[in-house]
Amino acid sequence: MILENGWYETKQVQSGSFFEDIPTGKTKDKISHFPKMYYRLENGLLHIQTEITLGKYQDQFLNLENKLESGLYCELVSKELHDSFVEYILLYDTINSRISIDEVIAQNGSLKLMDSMYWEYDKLPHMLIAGGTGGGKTYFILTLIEALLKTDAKLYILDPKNADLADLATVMPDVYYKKDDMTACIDQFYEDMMTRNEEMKQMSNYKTGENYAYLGLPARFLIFDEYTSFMEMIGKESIKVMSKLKQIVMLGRQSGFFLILACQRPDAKYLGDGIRDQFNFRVALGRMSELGYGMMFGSDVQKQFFLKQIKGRGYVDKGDNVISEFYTPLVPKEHDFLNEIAKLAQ
Ligand SMILES: Nc1ncnc2c1ncn2[C@@H]1O[C@H](COP(=O)(O)OP(=O)(O)OP(=O)(O)O)[C@@H](O)[C@H]1O
Repeated sequence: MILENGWYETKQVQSGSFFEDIPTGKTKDKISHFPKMYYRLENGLLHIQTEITLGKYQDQFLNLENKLESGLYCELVSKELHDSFVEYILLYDTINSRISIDEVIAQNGSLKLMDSMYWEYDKLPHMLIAGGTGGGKTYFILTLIEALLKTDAKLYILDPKNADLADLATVMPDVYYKKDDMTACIDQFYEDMMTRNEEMKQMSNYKTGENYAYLGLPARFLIFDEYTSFMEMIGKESIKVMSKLKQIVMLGRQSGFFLILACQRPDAKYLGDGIRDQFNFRVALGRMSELGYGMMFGSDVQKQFFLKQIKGRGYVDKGDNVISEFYTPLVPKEHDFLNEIAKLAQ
């Protein structure tokens, strides 16, 4: 890559002749500086380190991610600037890191979603999921519900289209699909969060900076599917709902009130005003427009997005501003969500 791009420095030197004391008058290029680049493989990750020397090609070495990703068919996991070098950490063969639904485990405020990839909801709360029809959004949400039900968390589910998630009403409590029930649930969730925020401060073991888990309180998740459709449906009332949701995403972390919001298309109208940025974990599944990716990850991202016809495949930003390829946990054909969730909800 360095040679192909000519990212090295040369100087002109006299070319030697057979008789060393007779100058030929001819010159040739001699490499005067060749940048150091090291790589190593560790735990399935490729670490590439490039020295930064304040030289002519510093900008190129500081922005290698696109070249490395497309050239090596890898996914950037992180990029760190160290003293005098930059380190790119890449995951190759991402699909090999896909796990199956039985490996999805939530513990200590963290949910395993791929090999070496977690949603650390205690530290980086709130998840935003977008995905076109057939992208695997419903399967992913059901997977999250199943995993979270294995913890002591309490879940509230909203499905305004009265579709797959609403079916869960037959096997678990707090599943709503009617407008008034949904808005009442959001209001209650918000009130409960505010009450817990107050009550936590009165607890004898309360310590500034410590969260709900430290105090032994269970987490609560509000799982809201088809969010933008709902907001469109309720017209002017959407302003009130949005303001409640904004409070939840801004204040919910410490008290353990988390929002998982899903929609087909992320819409600036309902995710603007700083709300989007409060969702630390963002997943885009299946086919999505450039505008959609811009809405999910920021319009200024340099990432190139590709479509692969694999169910449950997409991109994720897990809260560190690095966008990488993502595969939702694999669900075997014989898996019966309703049955499994019924057993867990009992
Ligand atoms: N993680 C997965 N493992 C196995 N199969 C999957 C997975 N995700 C999706 N599929 C397959 O793709 C199909 C569509 O997925 P899903 O219903 O989740 O899509 P969707 O994005 O919610 O679409 P819609 O909005 O139309 O419901 C599923 O019926 C299933 O066959």
